[in-house]
Amino acid sequence: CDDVCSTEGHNYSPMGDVPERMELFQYHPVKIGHVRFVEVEPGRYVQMKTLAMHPPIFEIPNFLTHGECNYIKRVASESGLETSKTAFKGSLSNNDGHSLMSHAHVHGYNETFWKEQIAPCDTDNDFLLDQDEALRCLPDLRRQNVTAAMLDLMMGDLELDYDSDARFDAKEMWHISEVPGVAEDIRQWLDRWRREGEEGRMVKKWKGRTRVSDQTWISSNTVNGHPLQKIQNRIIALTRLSPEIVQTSESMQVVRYRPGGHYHAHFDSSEVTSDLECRHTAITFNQSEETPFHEERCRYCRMITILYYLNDVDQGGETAFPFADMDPESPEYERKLQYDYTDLTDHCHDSSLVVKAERGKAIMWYNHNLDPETGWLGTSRGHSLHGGCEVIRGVKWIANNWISVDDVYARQQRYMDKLRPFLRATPSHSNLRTHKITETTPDRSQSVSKLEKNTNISSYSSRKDANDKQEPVEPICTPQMYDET
Ligand SMILES: O=C(O)CCC(=O)C(=O)O
Ligand SMILES: [Fe+2]
Repeated sequence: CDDVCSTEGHNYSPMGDVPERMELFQYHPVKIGHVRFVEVEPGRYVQMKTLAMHPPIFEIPNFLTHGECNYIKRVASESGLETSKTAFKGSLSNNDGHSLMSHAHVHGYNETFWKEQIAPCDTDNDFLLDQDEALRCLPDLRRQNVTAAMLDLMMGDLELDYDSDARFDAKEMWHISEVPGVAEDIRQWLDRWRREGEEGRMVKKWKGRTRVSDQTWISSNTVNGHPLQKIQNRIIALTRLSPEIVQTSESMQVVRYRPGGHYHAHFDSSEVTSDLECRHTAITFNQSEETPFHEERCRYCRMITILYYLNDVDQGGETAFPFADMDPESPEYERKLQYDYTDLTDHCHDSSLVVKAERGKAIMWYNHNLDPETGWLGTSRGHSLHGGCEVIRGVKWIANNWISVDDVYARQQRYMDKLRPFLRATPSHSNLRTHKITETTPDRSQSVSKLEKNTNISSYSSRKDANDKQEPVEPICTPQMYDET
């Protein structure tokens, strides 16, 4: 086997010979509007409301305090956020948007351009222009008082730096100087800069790009009582999973979108298949010089997504689930297949569930079913397709925690055995058997914005009707679903 993530040569039995079997848990959503109060710290309850049944999506206002939101944004900013290089929509084998761009932008370029127009600005003769050198060749920008630092930011925002080396090569200079439309983008960028300063900076919309955002990963250090550890304890209590599963999941991802930023609809977790291994367990064991880690040959095994909104967004930036609760047999579903429903710059508000970004709120959903036979991670939930709508005004900050579980039980177990010595002790109140959950009848508060276009599920009350027709709900996920009140 020469790839970390191909499974050839690995022979795991789905159920190893284990002394005590780990268990997974999923809340039953019960019905839309159903509310639970979950004790996430001694005496501190959060409200968890069902927003959708398929997949189960829950909304938890004030899961994070304002201080925690600020803390996460600060740590992420200090660690430095990187611009997303997620693929272009519709690109064929292209995993890297930049390479696609480079084909587009070279069209029309010719070699004399460098010699005649750019080489004179290349004072150190390295065939690359830094920002000061580039400004020498861009008299229009100089006249508008663009500084080297501004040009640096602009080249990131407008995606003028295709190879992300923070320097301009000949083709990049050609693109800036000659390609129709770029001058207009630059003009708009400067307008915005002058009006709104750095926060309002314009990000090129690249509608065709799957994701326009900056992100980074942050993790807690070992100091007890670290803010991220407190949040992790709350996740343990909220998800009712073992502390070990939560602690061995990915660290927190922090994402910032500027105006124009978005993340077209996608799945956070991959289809379960025996051809590829889960990234999180594969990376821990199989990597060596002979078996390099091939990201693209792994799959994501993320049972749960917990997404936190770290600020209120002035306009736009909702999280949309185009197919939540939609009946695949319905005409609305059929209609949705006729257009590019993944494009959340154009079709955000055609989605059947749209969640507003509100500081401190978390939403949690299940990307997979539990296998009815084994109770372990099962098939992926097709309705969990989702994404971030375009930010129209303001900046949107979110963070993600993904709870990773390998569908091959023995592989998850081996992974946790390896990491166990590094795990911290968690307070007993995080333990799923001791914390309290109370349930109430559905309320009718309006935290979900329901959308009218192209769907007859047009309001919260018509959702209620849909609810009323549902079969009486039995707990089907795990036996301990309703064992507390
Ligand atoms: O920004 C959002 O609302 C969604 C983000 C998302 O889906 C992700 O980061 O995977
Ligand atoms: Fe996502």
